Amino acid sequence: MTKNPMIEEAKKARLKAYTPYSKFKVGAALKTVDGDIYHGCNIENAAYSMCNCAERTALFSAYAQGIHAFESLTVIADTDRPVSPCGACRQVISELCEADMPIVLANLNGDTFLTSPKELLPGAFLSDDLKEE
Ligand SMILES: O=c1ccn([C@H]2C[C@H](O)[C@@H](CO)O2)c(=O)[nH]1
Ligand SMILES: [Zn+2]
Repeated sequence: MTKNPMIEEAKKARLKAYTPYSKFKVGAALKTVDGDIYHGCNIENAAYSMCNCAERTALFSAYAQGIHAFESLTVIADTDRPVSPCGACRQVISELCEADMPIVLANLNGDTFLTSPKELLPGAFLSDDLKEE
């Protein structure tokens, strides 16, 4: 079977994870509208609450290069079901990606699940909610 190139990119990103504490490696591959790919991996810290997930690393890496328009996000980990992004990432994804953008969740067994920001966090708190009357 032919390999999905974005899943292969997410696997490569996963190998860069810095996870001395959890030993749980996650990779993300974020495709821009221009076809470029930004890798993200989880980066942990001895101060555990400072750990950054793969999904946010990918989005923040792209933002740090001034890139704001994305086509898809693919996330992979060694999980039984396709990896499930945490609540913090769902919030950040909802703000930085179009509501309908394809998000592919995957695991190393070859299982995948296609979703989107609006499905991952229905009713997300967004910038419009901050507007005064
Ligand atoms: O979707 C997920 C879920 C978890 N993690 C990371 C955070 C932490 O480093 C480790 C264990 O929760 O996995 C991610 O990067 N993405
Ligand atoms: Zn997360």
